[in-house]
Amino acid sequence: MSAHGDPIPMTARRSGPLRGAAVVPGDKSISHRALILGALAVGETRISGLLEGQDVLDTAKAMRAFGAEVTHEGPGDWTVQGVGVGGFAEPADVIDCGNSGTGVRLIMGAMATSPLTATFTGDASLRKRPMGRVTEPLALFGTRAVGRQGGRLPMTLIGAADPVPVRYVVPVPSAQVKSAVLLAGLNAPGETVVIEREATRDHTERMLAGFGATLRTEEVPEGRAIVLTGQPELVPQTIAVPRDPSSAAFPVAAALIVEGSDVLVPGIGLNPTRAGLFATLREMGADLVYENEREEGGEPVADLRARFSPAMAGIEVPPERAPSMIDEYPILAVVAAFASGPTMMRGIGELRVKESDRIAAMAAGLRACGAEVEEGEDWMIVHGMGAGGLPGGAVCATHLDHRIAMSFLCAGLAAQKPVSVDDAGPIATSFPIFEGLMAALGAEFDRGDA
Ligand SMILES: O=C(O)C1=C[C@@H](OP(=O)(O)O)[C@@H](O)[C@H](O)C1
Ligand SMILES: C=C(OP(=O)(O)O)C(=O)O
Repeated sequence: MSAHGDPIPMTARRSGPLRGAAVVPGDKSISHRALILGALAVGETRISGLLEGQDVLDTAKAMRAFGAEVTHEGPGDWTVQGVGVGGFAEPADVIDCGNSGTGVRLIMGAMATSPLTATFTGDASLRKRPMGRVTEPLALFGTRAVGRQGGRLPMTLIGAADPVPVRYVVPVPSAQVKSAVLLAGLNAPGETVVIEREATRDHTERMLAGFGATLRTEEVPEGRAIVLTGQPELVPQTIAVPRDPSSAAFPVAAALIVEGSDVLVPGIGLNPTRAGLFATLREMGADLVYENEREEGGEPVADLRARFSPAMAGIEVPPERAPSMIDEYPILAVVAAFASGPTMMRGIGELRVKESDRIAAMAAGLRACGAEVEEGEDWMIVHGMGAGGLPGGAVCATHLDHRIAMSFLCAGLAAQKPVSVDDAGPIATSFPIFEGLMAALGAEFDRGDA
């Protein structure tokens, strides 16, 4: 089933060269944060280039439910009239975050230190995902949470009326957990300290500083500490959201595996905590060039140029790189199937708790397409079959996971026989223009099974 309706089966066929420019939408992580921080500032935040995917639209709706005025001014252009730190109102109804782990976990953090109660739910995928990783640190502030067994949604949070600041070492590499604790720390007095052992995406820290919060980072024995001073008055901002590297990954990967392709993907955010896939692809021998490197809105940006790369070879992806490409392993697994030799991916246990168990979903689909895949609890090896070598000819289950759907549709563009997905509906959560954008490059997609 699609997130918001009947399943949409879709098929990709071996295509001629992909050519042209692929202008992908705004960054999903930054879009969520722009709405949430805008809601916590005093006055009007203006956002351009906001991702209008379902995940972000659900966060916009949630911010309205907590009392902020959120207005769609035109394509990508939004304004938020914030209510200030500690200014959230109690929502009158259940907050439905749809398919979005980022949305629900960050919003839980943002309300956790205000004296109000909110109940959260989501779609069948989100209701399977663990929320204890967020409610455990929030309990240290004094927040209470009651959910289904295993810390699953639906879940009610009773915000702390007299929050205390917290020192917390994040036990799993997770920007969502780090961000939830920082957002909760905003309305606690004194200094809240979040320590991460492995660096994860740092958009929350960068944007909090941009909104005028006082925070600093320090090296401590456990890792990198972020020290936030609570109860600031956040100053509204004008935010231009950079284009999403996690969406860019799909046209880039498709260009690398489809014979004769040459695709430009302009204006992509290349924050080092997000750009791990592109480094990995280059190590595999991809013809992937950064053009026109520049800085926009405090983030490094470049135009990516990807050309067909028939001589890519499998590598061992350094496990310490995982946080900077965590959402890109599904599409990397597809590229690996078209490289020569094995690609080893280790330290990727977090993939098992995303929108689907992404190790299992990729292994099952690639095997159905004729590739040899080995997997363990936190690793996967894809044995590549070289350019054009993947047989294809399968229908792959996407399990309400946009990245699984897009990955197998890209595989079908270069496989010998068509590749179908059982439901392309969830693609609308992060990359609503995927089908049209890829078709404009020359991708052959049809609605329905092969
Ligand atoms: O903070 C964020 O915006 C995100 C963090 C990551 O999740 P985890 O924090 O669970 O690793 C990532 O997978 C997700 O797509 C977006
Ligand atoms: C994991 C993802 O998102 P989220 O956790 O926000 O659902 C993703 O977009 O790949």
